[in-house]
Amino acid sequence: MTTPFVLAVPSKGRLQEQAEAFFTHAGLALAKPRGAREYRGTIMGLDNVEIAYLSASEIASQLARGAVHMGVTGEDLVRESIVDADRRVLLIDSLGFGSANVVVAVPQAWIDVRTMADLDDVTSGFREQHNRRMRVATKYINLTRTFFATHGIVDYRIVESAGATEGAPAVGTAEMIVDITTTGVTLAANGLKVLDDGVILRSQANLVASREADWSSEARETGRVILDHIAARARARKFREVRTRFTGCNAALLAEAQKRFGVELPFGGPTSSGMVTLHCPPAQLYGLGSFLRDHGAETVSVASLDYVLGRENPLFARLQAFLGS
Ligand SMILES: Nc1ncnc2c1ncn2[C@@H]1O[C@H](COP(=O)(O)OP(=O)(O)OP(=O)(O)O)[C@@H](O)[C@H]1O
Ligand SMILES: O=P(O)(O)OC[C@H]1O[C@H](OP(=O)(O)OP(=O)(O)O)[C@H](O)[C@@H]1O
Ligand SMILES: [Mg+2]
Repeated sequence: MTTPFVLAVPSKGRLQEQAEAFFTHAGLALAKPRGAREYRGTIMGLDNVEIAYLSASEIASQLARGAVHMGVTGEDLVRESIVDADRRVLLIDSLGFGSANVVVAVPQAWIDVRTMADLDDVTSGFREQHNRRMRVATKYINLTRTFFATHGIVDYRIVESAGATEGAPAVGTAEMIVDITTTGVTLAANGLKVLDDGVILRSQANLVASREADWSSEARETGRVILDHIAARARARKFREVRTRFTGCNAALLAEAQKRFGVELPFGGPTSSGMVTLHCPPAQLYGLGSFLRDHGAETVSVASLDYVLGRENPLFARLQAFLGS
């Protein structure tokens, strides 16, 4: 038997539920043959695929090592834990969930410190005054080092923090922090504020591919099928299907609709009787419907799409370009 294609899916935490829903919506039903506590699974109807249920941070490191072909994890974890990430992994697509910002936050009481430049001044002053460097509590050590370096800040020391990082300034183990925030509630509850230019990374969950994995021709073909499902779903979500028929519906009118509303004509048209099927971005639906009625349409129907299978698969094209042939 050939070695399986391994797809890593978060097994717990912030990303688990939405990652599973993401695959289900793409028509890839994940199954755990031996029950909920099993950490290996399959995709129904797809042979030779193994699902590896892992924590989001473990997925980032397995992608770096090539132990899994593809996985879902946060961009923050990819950028923090993989040196030279853009060479070793490909962020195939962002998935629209798991959003969080990695930020530099300081006590609200530091009213004169609003920017990284202000922070640079106080870190230098602090060192002269206290004869030690300011401490930054974080688990994002690499992201912090790179970001502080680009702002020319050198007078600081990192204190590694495994959890409850926001509490560090209050308990006196650090002066400031770098951590992830979504709503800002935890920062506010701990009397901290984000610096104006202190957003290091806007992260969200991504579908990521590993360069180092065993990309046999079978593995590439499995990757193509998985990405084909995902691309079909992604394209369906970007559009609604609009149908109408009226005699005044002609090529010139549809060309104007394409220009004004960003519609696509998946099947060409209109037919000789003026029948047409359009794909329209959701935000433009009312405008398009009004436009078509103004030009003679009696009825315009709008329906949502589950999948749109195109000949092109932009996601797989990206993967192929990354892996080379
Ligand atoms: N409010 C949030 N707090 C923390 N992480 C978040 C938040 N929103 C989204 N995420 C994302 O979730 C991912 C981390 O998830 P989680 O903490 O469950 O995984 P983990 O760090 O691998 O697990 P653990 O911390 O238990 O080892 C990161 O990519 C992070 O960006
Ligand atoms: O901006 P907010 O919406 O308040 O969210 C941010 C907080 O959520 C996360 O902690 P989590 O609850 O996951 O605990 P952890 O420290 O164990 O990861 C993160 O580490 C922050 O502390
Ligand atoms: Mg966590």
